[in-house]
Amino acid sequence: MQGRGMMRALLIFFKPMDIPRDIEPSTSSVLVAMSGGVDSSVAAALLQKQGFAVSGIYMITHDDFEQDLSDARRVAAALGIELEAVDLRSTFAETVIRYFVEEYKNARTPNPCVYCNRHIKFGKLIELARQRGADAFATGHYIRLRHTDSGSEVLTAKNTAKDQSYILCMVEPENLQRVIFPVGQFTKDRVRDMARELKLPIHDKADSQEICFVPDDDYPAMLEKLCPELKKEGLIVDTDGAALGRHEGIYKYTIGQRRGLGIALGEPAYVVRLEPHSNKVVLGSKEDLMQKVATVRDFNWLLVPPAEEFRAFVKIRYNHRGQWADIIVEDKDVLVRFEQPASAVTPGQACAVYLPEENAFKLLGGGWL
Ligand SMILES: Nc1ncnc2c1ncn2[C@@H]1O[C@H](COP(=O)(O)OP(=O)(O)OP(=O)(O)O)[C@@H](O)[C@H]1O
Repeated sequence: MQGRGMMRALLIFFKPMDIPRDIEPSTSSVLVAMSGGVDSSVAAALLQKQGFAVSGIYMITHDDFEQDLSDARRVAAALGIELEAVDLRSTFAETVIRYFVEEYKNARTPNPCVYCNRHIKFGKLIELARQRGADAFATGHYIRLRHTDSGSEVLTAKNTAKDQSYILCMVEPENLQRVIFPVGQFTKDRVRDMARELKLPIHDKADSQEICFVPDDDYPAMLEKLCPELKKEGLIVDTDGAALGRHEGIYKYTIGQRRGLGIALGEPAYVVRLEPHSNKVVLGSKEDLMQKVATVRDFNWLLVPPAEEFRAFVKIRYNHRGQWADIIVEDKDVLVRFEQPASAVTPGQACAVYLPEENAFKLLGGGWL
């Protein structure tokens, strides 16, 4: 045990609800998705302290991986655990990156993390964990999971500013049954303190960048390389169709965007629509961005909905603070009727639906806008 801070952390750690019900740490193994970052390194260390037989897996998803893999290796060596590196570059390119490019081709704004979490982290990696015979699978996400007899319930993180529950809204529910999120009930500061107390070699490593496979967060540059035909000049128009200027490709724009439009209209102008067929970017006012209703397609239910119509809290993008809405279940889709008009409902983003709980929200599922 490394000091009193660590002892304190462990005392409040792992209330019984956090571990799948049939798992006894001292006789169970867990495979931890280790990125070489602070969160998953602390997750691995905490599971080890809890008595699990821990091993790590690092997935290579793109070419710039050497530093992170080397960090993950250093952490594994410090903890005395095995670390396997799996090369998933071709799988990742055929799923996540393909989806990413296709969405831009259709003038939509994708969320590759939501897609990756369904297909790769809580898809492919879960499959590998099963193949390796692990009893459980863990990551360093800031999410809480409550395992009950009737299923696994995703709850927002204790630290709401860091909460990552949104990115699980499309995951297949059965793939959460054997999952543990060891840092979901801590703040990032606390996790960093633990990394320091545990003398993990990455304790002062910076947080990861926005989209892991996009160099320097410059997604237009990446799209131009992967799909040069996206670079197609067209018109920027107002909501009446009057020409205001020209653009170099609609993939550079997203709904609600205000900066970088290169057009002065005297009053604030926002991108309110992207038209793939006419290749037009439509600008309008803040009011033009407001929407009362949205259809969410191919809804993925993590839990059974409480009724065919119910009131819920919804998030329409990762950083959305959320708002109340009526939810109407319609076969595979869901109709969302916002209590207050929602701003910048963006095709391609995920809409996550939550029910309130004491001091948290419970994720019911999500679908694509
Ligand atoms: N290349 C990778 N290999 C294995 N697991 C990964 C990889 N990238 C991310 N993960 C897993 O997904 C989790 C969330 O990833 P995200 O990119 O949001 O990282 P983060 O919050 O910066 O976490 P960390 O500090 O662990 O990097 C990580 O904590 C880790 O468990």
